[in-house]
Amino acid sequence: MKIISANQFMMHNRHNLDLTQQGVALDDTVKSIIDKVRKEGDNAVKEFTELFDDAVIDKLTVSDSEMEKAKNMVGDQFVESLQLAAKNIEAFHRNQQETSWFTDNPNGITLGQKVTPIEKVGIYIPGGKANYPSSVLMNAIPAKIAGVSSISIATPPRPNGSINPYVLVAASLIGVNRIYKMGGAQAIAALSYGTETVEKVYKIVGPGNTYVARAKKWVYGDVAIDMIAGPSEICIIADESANPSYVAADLLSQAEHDEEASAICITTSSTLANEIAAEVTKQLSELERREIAQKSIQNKGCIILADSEKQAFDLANQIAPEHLQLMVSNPSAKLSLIKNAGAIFLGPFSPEPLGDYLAGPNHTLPTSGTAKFSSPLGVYDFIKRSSIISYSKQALLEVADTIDCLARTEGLKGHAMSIQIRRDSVL
Ligand SMILES: NC(=O)c1ccc[n+]([C@@H]2O[C@H](COP(=O)([O-])OP(=O)(O)OC[C@H]3O[C@@H](n4cnc5c(N)ncnc54)[C@H](O)[C@@H]3O)[C@@H](O)[C@H]2O)c1
Ligand SMILES: N[C@H](CO)Cc1c[nH]c[nH+]1
Ligand SMILES: [Zn+2]
Repeated sequence: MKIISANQFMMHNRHNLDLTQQGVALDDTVKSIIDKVRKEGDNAVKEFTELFDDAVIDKLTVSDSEMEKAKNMVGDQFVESLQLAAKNIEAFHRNQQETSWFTDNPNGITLGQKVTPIEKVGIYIPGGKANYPSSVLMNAIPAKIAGVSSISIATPPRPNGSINPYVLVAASLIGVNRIYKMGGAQAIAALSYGTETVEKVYKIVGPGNTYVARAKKWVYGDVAIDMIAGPSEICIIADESANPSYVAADLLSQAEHDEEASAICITTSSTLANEIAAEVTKQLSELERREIAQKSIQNKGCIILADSEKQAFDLANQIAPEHLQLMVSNPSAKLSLIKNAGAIFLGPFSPEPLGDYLAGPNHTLPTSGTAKFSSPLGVYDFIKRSSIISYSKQALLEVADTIDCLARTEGLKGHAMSIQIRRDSVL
């Protein structure tokens, strides 16, 4: 793992941003997939599934018998682990519930905000390089708490045309309405526009690789999306108190997701930097997903040597990572220095995988610097708000001249008339 200075990192990043070629090619691929699915529906989805997932699919939906079969394939320990994770995730997300509110003033005016769940939601569950039953919980539980009545899951099939049984069991535990065997940009297009088999949804949530993330960006506006939750990222700020083997293991935990994943450590200690680099090399040889992690570390991984603690935190805020771990002494005292991060993990015994699976907060988090303006997935992503306005006749008459004045100033006589006609009819 290379050790670079903060300046080198900044230069490298600027250089990368200029390399738009790769982005243009990705956009072209994703747009052409979306267009074909819009035009040709199920046939296009099946064609892309054969091309990218190597799977020939007869029916796009998972049948009841496939669901039953899956239940017999998973062990009790997995189901119990899932249940405990679900319990923690539910408890955390219940705190995010939002209710309608109304003012009821004696002067004849009631104002309010009515909260309504989004009716139809599509959840993308990744399935290219790994399978993510944990993502089923993270996405479907907040949707259920919000009261979404129709939940569709899309996830890519395996080459034999089946869906990973652990994903199916997780979906069954939470209770989703349907599961489609489709992944990538074609799944996002099908959920956005509908096909003969796939029901169009109003919002798409969930993480995925660059094709999925880019497709969500393209369909935004025709449907809502939660955020850009692309390839995983971890950034660790470590000081001399950090255990280098813990830091290395946590970096590798995210590097193993995807060649495009990023794993960055920032430290002011060159001794620690060298120890972490050595640990990464040592641990990589033990990792089953060695090749992916290695590529990810080559592509987007590094240890940054900062000149000062302030520079370390400024850099982390600039990166705005999906996950930020503080492996420093008294980490809670440093919380106020962080402005941008999807999730913040404090201290040596709060490693990122704890958040991926069990602690309770959501693991669907903003990536690619979007933590500067986006939040973790939550119950709030599955609701919408409508404003409520109710005036009595008397209350309206009292403000009629004011509205009339403002409407005429804007040159909108129809607006003025709507008020005037009521005032005139009671005078
Ligand atoms: N941010 C989060 O909350 C979060 C959570 C879990 C996973 N992740 C990330 O999700 C991603 C999962 O990626 P994955 O690949 O395992 O599964 P995925 O399901 O996201 O992607 C697989 C799909 O990508 C499409 N695809 C692959 N190669 C293609 C090509 N050359 N052209 C067009 N389409 C192509 C295929 O349709 C395939 O079905 C990882 O990057 C992981 O880091 C993020
Ligand atoms: N770290 C991923 C989010 O970036 C979530 C995940 C699921 N399973 C394992 N990890
Ligand atoms: Zn992870």
